Amino acid sequence: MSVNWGIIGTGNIANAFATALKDAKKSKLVAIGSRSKESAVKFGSTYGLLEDHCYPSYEELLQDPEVHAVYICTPHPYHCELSIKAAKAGKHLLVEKPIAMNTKEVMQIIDAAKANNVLLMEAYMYRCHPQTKKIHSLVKSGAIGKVKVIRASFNYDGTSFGPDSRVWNNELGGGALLDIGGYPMSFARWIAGAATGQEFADPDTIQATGHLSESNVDEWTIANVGFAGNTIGAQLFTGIFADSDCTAEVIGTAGTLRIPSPWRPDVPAMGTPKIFLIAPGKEPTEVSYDKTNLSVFTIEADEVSEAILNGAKECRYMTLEDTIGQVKALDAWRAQIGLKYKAD
Ligand SMILES: NC(=O)C1=CN([C@@H]2O[C@H](COP(=O)(O)OP(=O)(O)OC[C@H]3O[C@@H](n4cnc5c(N)ncnc54)[C@H](OP(=O)(O)O)[C@@H]3O)[C@@H](O)[C@H]2O)C=CC1
Ligand SMILES: O=C1OC[C@@H](O)[C@H](O)[C@H]1O
Repeated sequence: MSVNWGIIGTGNIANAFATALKDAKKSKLVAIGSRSKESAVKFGSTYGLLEDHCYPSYEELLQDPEVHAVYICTPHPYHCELSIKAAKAGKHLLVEKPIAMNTKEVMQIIDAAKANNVLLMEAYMYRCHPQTKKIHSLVKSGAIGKVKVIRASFNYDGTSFGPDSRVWNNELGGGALLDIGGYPMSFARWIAGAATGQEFADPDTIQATGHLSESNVDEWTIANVGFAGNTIGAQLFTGIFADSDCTAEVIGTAGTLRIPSPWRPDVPAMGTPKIFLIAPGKEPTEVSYDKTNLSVFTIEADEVSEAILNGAKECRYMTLEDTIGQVKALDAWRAQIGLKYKAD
């Protein structure tokens, strides 16, 4: 049994997801929705879709009874309205990160998903990868003793996309924090959860600084975050001004986990997909885990499809409560650096 997927939007990540679905076991691409027939047909012909399943509007795709689940991958400000429409049309939902612009929007989406009895997941795909699962289980089992500090960063050179790209445009939800800063925050929240016997943890304190561009989006921002009564600290850094650090570290009383490629362990060109354990006074050793050649998007789609086939309404790697904690943390971080969007 497999789940039939439709994709909403034909941009960069839509192509990565459609490519990844070719290797999926429980997920099949059956339809594409675009704002234009031309780009829908172009996309559809690349991925072998029937022309009558290449829709010239997102709304028409939502009326296709063959589509069970949709992957929403437009710029972030459109996620909320489209997710609510899709839920009302009875489609299960995998919505790209950030699932919405702020807490108010996230609550509206969750209400719509619950009212229409459909699954909803915010697409933090790296959480589904075996590398991330291994890091989580190492922390949970006490392999590095008591966790004290988490450090995580995600950066890229957004200047190469040009000033008109969505990442520099406030109206399109631009800026580092919402595009990639959510990864370090979601990592810290998940690891602090594993360290304290919970699925995830929410910050007690967030102190942030950052710089806004002329186009009024954050070029870089850094946060110091306290968890579990300030017994665990996290230092999080994100920026879109240059290709720079994209790593994570979890530091405990009995050792450190060093992760050179936390976000795309499926792409060796983006960093070494290894976990290193460094015991005090010892050389780093590599920790083995179930290696796979599959794309993070293949793994994510099949995790979501399996949950749908099992009748679940959320996926364990990013539950609805986790998504609420995540958006509240990002709202609090944004408030500290004065970053505002139309939706606020
Ligand atoms: N998980 C991951 O690794 C990644 C996640 N993302 C997330 O996916 C989303 C999309 O990012 P990405 O694919 O890079 O974006 P792109 O700009 O490449 O594509 C976005 C698509 O959304 C549609 N769209 C609808 N309204 C607009 C609008 N006003 N302006 C521009 N496009 C619009 C367009 O499709 P059409 O014309 O067909 O309607 C467009 O192709 C973001 O929320 C981002 O955070 C992005 C990259 C990686
Ligand atoms: O989620 C993402 O990860 C990779 C980045 O290049 C992209 O802009 C972002 O949306």
